[in-house]
Amino acid sequence: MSTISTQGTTHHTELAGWVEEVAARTRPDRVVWVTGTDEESAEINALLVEGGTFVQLAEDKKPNSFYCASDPDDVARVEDRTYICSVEEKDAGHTNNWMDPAQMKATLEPLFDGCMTGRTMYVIPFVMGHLEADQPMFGVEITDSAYVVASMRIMARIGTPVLAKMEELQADYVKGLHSVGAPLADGQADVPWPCNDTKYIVHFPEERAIWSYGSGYGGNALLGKKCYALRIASAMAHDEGWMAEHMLILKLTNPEGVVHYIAAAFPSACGKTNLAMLETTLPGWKAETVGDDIAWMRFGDDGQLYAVNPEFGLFGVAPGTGYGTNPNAMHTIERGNSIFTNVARTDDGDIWWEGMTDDKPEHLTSWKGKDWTPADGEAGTPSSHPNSRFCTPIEQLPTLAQEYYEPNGVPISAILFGGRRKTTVPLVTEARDWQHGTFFGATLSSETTAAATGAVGVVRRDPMAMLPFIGYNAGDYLGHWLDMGKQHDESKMPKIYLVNWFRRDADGGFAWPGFGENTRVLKWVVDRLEGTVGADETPIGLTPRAGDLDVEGLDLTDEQLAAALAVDEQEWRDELPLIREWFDKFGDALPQQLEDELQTLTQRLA
Ligand SMILES: Nc1nc2c(ncn2[C@@H]2O[C@H](COP(=O)(O)OP(=O)(O)OP(=O)(O)O)[C@@H](O)[C@H]2O)c(=O)[nH]1
Ligand SMILES: O=C([O-])CC(=O)C(=O)O
Ligand SMILES: [Mn+2]
Repeated sequence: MSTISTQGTTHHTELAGWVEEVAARTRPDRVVWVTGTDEESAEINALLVEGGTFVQLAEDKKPNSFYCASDPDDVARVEDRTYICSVEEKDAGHTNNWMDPAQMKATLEPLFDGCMTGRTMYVIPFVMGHLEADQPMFGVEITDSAYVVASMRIMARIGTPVLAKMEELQADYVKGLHSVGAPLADGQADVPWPCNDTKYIVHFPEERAIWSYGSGYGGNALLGKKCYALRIASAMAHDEGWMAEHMLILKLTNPEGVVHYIAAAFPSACGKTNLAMLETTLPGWKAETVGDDIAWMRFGDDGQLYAVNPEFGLFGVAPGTGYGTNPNAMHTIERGNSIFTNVARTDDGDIWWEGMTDDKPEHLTSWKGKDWTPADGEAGTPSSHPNSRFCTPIEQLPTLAQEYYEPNGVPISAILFGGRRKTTVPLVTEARDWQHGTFFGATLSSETTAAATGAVGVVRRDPMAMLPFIGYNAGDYLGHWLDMGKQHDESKMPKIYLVNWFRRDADGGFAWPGFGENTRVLKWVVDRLEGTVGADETPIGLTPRAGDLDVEGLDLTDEQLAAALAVDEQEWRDELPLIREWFDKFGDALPQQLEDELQTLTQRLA
């Protein structure tokens, strides 16, 4: 028996109507309007503990923090189940799955019919970016997952203050509908992680709407993040002349006190969170964090490109995050108020994952709930899923820059593109101009990671690290990048760089130490921006001159340094047919300027 009792309601007439409509279809037992208060959060966490979804961690280890294991088949974004349902198929382009919107709704409506029976339907008003922005970017997520509510509270600004502003403005907002797709029959017991084998992550870009079904995990279910802030926002940005990008935002201050803000696009699990909070290894250099995953960039009246981080939390890859590699992330989670999904638990009520500490605990409970000892690790069974995540408030980050709170964002002086490439792509290359830099982004390639389901370690093209996140035709997206350069004063546009922390040396190890030592690459970038160093012209772009990359004190052989920095022309000639093949997939949608760039590169390598 489902009796809908609406706790709280809204003076936003259109929203009230939508909530009623969704409740009538999904038939939850009750509707709760999420307020975002501490009391409410405590109640929701207690519910999750009671239901077995959360395990509370020891208060003296991680205060107000929770461990959670997902269903072992619901651990990452499902790119093959993700759709861009634009009205016209050509507007989704070759990189997206597409279905006619009416046909998709006809497919999904029966799945949503009664899908919340036996559950609570939560209505989460949220804003991506600042409530004080000139045009606040509102969203409402309706979900039947309390885990999603707890996570959204960390990742976005939510609740009563947002709703009040929406009501005052009778504002437009992005509609996000989410269900785990696991209705409960009368008396049926729930499971800790309800989900459905059938999954759909669907975007209707013209309607600015998201329908997500069957998964409770991260980017599939926290609809403010990849679904709104990248896929829907990229379509809005294309229409409105701004940019929604998969980029960290870093504030860098050199020893002379000169500040530069740098944005960087790396594919999922390729180092954004790490670079965003790096500990500099050069004296006098200071790094602070503005964002670690998403940048919304608009042109200021001064013609410069300004970036804001629309998020409120960090949803970081756990394995590999440790005191040695990313101490600032560790200090952030030590402050508590965090959710850890698919990591391992220690016997004293804390959590652990591969790479957190050099010493492995003697005994753990693995993410699958099994006893785990270092011998299991040696036998190839990690304690934590490779895409296990920490979800933690960004305000706890010790390196958070004051400018994070600036509603208009920070002026970007450089954009880095990077991926995981064992070969070919050198440590750092500067683009000759915006168009050449757009070519860097358009041809960006990386080995796949555990952040999405499917094979790991396969090289694929990932334009601007946005392959899974472009909410429209990828050719039009690249055209939009070129337009941004053409429509604005190029001298004020950010300079663009291609980087690769993941090249291997002859022994198969990483040629470059990475992490904090990436400061040295950033220093070269800043020196270039400041005009204090030159560069070598190579067929692929501008690279550091011998001696200009500061490697003092690095434990690096000359061979390793050469392996990291070298432009191997034969490797690049081998790359040309792969770029050709990639460009051919765009058909007519590929901008001519990128063809021109490929021609130029081919000639330079001849
Ligand atoms: N070798 C090497 N590994 C790195 C470096 N930076 C990050 N990593 C590793 O790459 C993995 C992913 O890094 P993250 O910083 O979490 O990647 P991300 O881009 O934020 O990933 P998403 O949150 O999925 O978008 C972690 O296991 C890191 O330890 C680096 O400079 N060198
Ligand atoms: O979206 C997710 O689930 C996690 C994430 O940040 C990514 O994959 O880039
Ligand atoms: Mn990250």
